This record gives sequence, C-alpha cells and structure tokens, in this order.
Amino acid sequence: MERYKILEEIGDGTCGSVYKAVNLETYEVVAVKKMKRKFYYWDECMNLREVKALRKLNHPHIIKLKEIVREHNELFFIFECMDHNLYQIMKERERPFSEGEIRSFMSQMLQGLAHMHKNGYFHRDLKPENLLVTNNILKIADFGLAREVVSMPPYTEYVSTRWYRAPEVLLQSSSYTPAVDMWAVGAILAELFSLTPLFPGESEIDQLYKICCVLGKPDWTTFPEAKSISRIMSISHTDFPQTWIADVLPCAPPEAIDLITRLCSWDPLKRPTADQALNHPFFSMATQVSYPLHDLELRLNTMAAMPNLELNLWDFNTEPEECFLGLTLAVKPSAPKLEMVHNVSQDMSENFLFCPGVNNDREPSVFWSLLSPDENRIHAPVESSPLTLSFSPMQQHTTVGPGLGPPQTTGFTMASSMQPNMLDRPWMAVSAPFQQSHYL
Ligand SMILES: Nc1ncnc2c1ncn2[C@@H]1O[C@H](COP(=O)(O)OP(=O)(O)OP(=O)(O)O)[C@@H](O)[C@H]1O
Repeated sequence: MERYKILEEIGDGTCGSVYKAVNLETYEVVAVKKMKRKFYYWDECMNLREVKALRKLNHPHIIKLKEIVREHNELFFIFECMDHNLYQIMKERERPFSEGEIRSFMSQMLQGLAHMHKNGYFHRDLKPENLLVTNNILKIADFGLAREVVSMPPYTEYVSTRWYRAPEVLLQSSSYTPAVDMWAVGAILAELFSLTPLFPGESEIDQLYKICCVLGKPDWTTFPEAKSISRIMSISHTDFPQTWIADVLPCAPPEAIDLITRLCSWDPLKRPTADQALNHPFFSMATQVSYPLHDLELRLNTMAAMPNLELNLWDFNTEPEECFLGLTLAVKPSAPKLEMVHNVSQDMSENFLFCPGVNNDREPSVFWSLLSPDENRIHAPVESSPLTLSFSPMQQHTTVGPGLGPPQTTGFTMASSMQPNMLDRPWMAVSAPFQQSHYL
C-alpha cells in the first residue's frame, strides 16, 4: 500500500471504510476501500462476493475494481474514484431534477444492471448511496451483497437497505430473484422525482405498511415461500389510508408513473427486467433541453404577437389503442410570451421539450399535453378511455390531494417548486400501528 497516499475518508459502510487516495507512481486518483475484518488467506479474499462479481463484470456503468491488495492481514480494494453518490446529490439538491437528468441516471443504472443480470449476478443492495456519479456519469458500486443468480436458496441473511427492499425479502421468502433489484430501481426512480424516499419504513413491518399505503394489499398467494406469517397476519388485518403513486409524485410524467408502478409490483414476476425497463416509453420521450429563463423569454419575444397553434400529428392514427396516456401532441406555437414565463421566479431555469427532427432555433416546437378524460390516473385502462384533446399548456400545479390528479407534465414543463417532502404526505409520516421491536 506504500504506492498509495491516502488523502481523505470519503465513505464509511458496513464492510469497509473508503478513502480517496493517489497512486504515487501514476498520480491517478483512486478510491481505496479498506475492509473492516481481517483476511488471513488469499483464498478468503478471492471468495468474497464483491471480488467474484467485480472480476466478472466489466461495464461502463459498473464501478471498476483496479486492484486488490492484502497486507498485514488487511484487505484493500482499489477502485476508480467517483466524485459523489446519488444520495449526496439528492440531499444537496435545491430544485427538482429535470426529466432529462432523471432519464439519463435511470438509463445508465439500468444498462449496468442489465449487464449484471445477464452475467448471472444480482446486486441485492441497490440504493442511492451505492450509485456513484462523476460528471453525470453513473456507476453501480458496492457488490458486497451481490449474489450469483444460479446460487442456491434459501437466502436467509440480511439483504438490502430497508427502504429499497422488495416485499418478497421483507416477507422472508426463502428464494428470490434479480427482480429484487428491479423493485429498488422503481423506488429510486420515484425518489429522483420527489427527492424523498417513496417507502421510508421505520422498521420492517412499517416498511410493508408504507408499501401497502401506496400499492394496496397484495394477493398473498404471490408469496408462497414467505416465512414471515406474523407480518402477513398483521398486514392482512390492518386498514390502510390509500393513496396513488401519481398523487405522491405530482411532477412525474405519466410514463414515469407507469414505469414506477410496474417496477414496484408486488409480484416479482410482473416487474420488468432491466432490458424491458429500458424499452419503456419513459425512455423514448422527447429530448429535454434546459434553457435559462432569460434565454426562454428572448426566444418567445421574437415570436409573433398572437398564438398560432399549428398541429403536427405526424404518424398517429385516430384509433384510441394507438395512443397511450401521456401521449404528447407537438404543436408549433408562435405564441409571444406564455403566461407562465412571467410567473416563474428569475433564478429558475426552464425545461423546453423539443421534438427531434422538427425543431429549429427560430420556431421551437413546444409539446402540449394530450389529456385523457380522467387526467393522469395511469391505472385507468387505456382501451376503455377514449382520448379527448385538450389544447392547453402545462399549468403550474400547487395543490395536490386525493382526487386531484397532477398535471400532465410530459411536455412544456416549468421548473416548479420542490415536490412535497414527507411532511406533506401525512400517511407517510404516520408509522404502522404495530409493536415495532417485535418484528425487527
Ligand atoms: N469508487 C468510489 N468512489 C468514490 N466514493 C466511493 C467509492 N466506493 C465507495 N464510495 C463511497 O463510500 C461509501 C461506502 O462504500 P461501500 O458502499 O462500497 O461500502 P460498504 O461497507 O459495502 O457499504 P454498505 O454499508 O452500503 O454495505 C459509498 O456510499 C460511497 O459514498
């Protein structure tokens, strides 16, 4: 280890402390993870899950393990060094992420995860702290709990941080699959929109309670291998204040709500795989470009005085089944100054959505939303929901409550105030009415 000069501690986890260090021969800055327990034999080191998984996984969105050093019975992992983890970024964030930023983080995470799952591993501890970011490049880290897909159940030990823990793990199912990672992806996607955890359980039973508040009670036959009968009994006999994911995430577009709903399915078999998630419409929405407010105003000022909406329906047919909720209509407005521009504080940047192929600098195409009759309730069956056209720009949405659907945020979105935190979600602040310590 004399080749490395330790600069500062950058992380402390259950298994190891992580330091920023510099390689004195190459001057490369690295992250050194010093394992907390002693390792007396090389075989022990090579058998570590983290080592086995990382030696096999080589991908741009998976952290690179450069070297392993054993010295005086201590074990050091030398990793490429990243600047932040996603938890720190969210904590320090003062305004919501743009949809483009969220899509980018998500797509990188899913690409890394798809590679991992295809190579026979699942992570089991996905959480924002384990997603490392430098210059908007995201890499999955901490393979301490990674497991080979082919390894044999029962899996009994502690798995994954509670808030991102899949229900089958909470119910102590003796076998589970890479779908546990997909549940965590859904919870992380929701958190990227709200900057607050979707299911912030205070104990394992409270975790189930918080999940039920959003998803309703599961069909218990989904978990034939669940061992925690006491938890099932407690939950079965409890009434929950029901809310919807769309109400919890008023600024998320319907495509995101749909993806979160699928990823956070009670039934692991119903959760999309990483590859399927990457093909979800959430990732094929228009490219989002951020402009500072003054730039937007300048652009709008150069346009004609009267709104002139010119519809461009391109390839869409009129058959309802060819549309989906949240489908956007591209219109070319020559609107002078949209009302909203004046309502937004000066220090906010605006998000403009351009339709690839039709935008140019002089006449930006603004996306306007196509509202379904029941607003954004994504769980409404699309087939039975004839679409009506409502040509109105996005509205700033301030009130959220049961029965009030959030606006269609696909499209011309203004950077709005932060999404509600836990205090704005009374049902989230309330814990499960159970004796917690009993279940811990
Ligand atoms: N390569 C890296 N570059 C920069 N920071 C890192 C790196 N690896 C880890 N860290 C930081 O150190 C923290 C702890 O690292 P890691 O999760 O690998 O340790 P752990 O002991 O396995 O943690 P856990 O308690 O989550 O199991 C991370 O959350 C991250 O902030």
